[in-house]
Amino acid sequence: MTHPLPAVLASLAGGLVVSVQANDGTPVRDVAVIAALAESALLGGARALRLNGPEDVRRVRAVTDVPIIGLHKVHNGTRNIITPEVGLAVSLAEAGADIIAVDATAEHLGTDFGLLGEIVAATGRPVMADVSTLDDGLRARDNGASIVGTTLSGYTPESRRGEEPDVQLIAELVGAGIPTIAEGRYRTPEQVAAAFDAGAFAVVVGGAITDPIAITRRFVDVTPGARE
Ligand SMILES: CC(=O)N[C@H](C=O)[C@@H](O)[C@H](O)[C@H](O)COP(=O)(O)O
Repeated sequence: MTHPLPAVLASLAGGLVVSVQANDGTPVRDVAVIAALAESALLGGARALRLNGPEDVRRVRAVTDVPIIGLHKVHNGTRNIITPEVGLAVSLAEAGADIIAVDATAEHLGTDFGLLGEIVAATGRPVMADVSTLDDGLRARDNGASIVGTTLSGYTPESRRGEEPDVQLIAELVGAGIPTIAEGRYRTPEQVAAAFDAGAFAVVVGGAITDPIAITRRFVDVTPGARE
C-alpha cells in the first residue's frame, strides 16, 4: 500500500463522499440528472463523488474539480463486478477520474490480485480496492491499492450478510493498518458517525442520498396501505 497516501486521497480525510449512480431503466439514469444530483451533493458539502462509467465521469468532470472516484460496473450474471478490466480503468482515467475503484474480492479475483497493480500502472491513478472481507483487504494492500473500501461486504459469499453497514469490517481493516473508506448501506447520519468512530478515513453514501426510488420505498413500507 502506498505511504503516504496520494494527495487526492489524503484530501478526503474525514469527509463525506457521495456516490451518484442509477440503475439502467430508471428515470434517474440520465447523464444530465446524474450531473444535477452530483452538483447538489457538492452544494450539500460532499468532499468527493463516486461515479459509474466514463460518460458520467466526463460530464461531471466538466463542472467540478473535486476528486472523482470512477468505476465501471459489469454484470457477470450474479452481481456487478467493479472495473474488471484494465481498459475500462483507462477509459475512466481519460474521462477525468482521479481514483479508480476496483473489485478486489477473492470471489472475483481468486488469489491473484495483480489486476490492481496493472491498473495503477496503466492509469497513473491510485486504486480504491472495493473489498468484502479482511482477507480481501490484506491482499489488496499487498497488490498496489492505496486505500480499501468496505463496499462489497454483504455482496460476496465470504462476507457478512446484513441490512446494516459492516462497521466491524472497518475496525478489522483499520486494526491491520489499512486506510479504509466505509461504503455500503449507510442510510443515516448516526451510521456515518459510527463508521468514523470505528476508524474510517472517509465514508461513501450512495442510495440514501441519490436513489429517490429506494428512499420513497422505505417510507411507503411503513404505511398501512403498503401492508394491504
Ligand atoms: C455492491 C455494489 O455494486 N455497490 C456499488 C458500488 O459502487 C453501488 O451500487 C452502491 O450504490 C455504492 O457502493 C454505495 O452504496 P449504497 O448505495 O448502499 O450507499
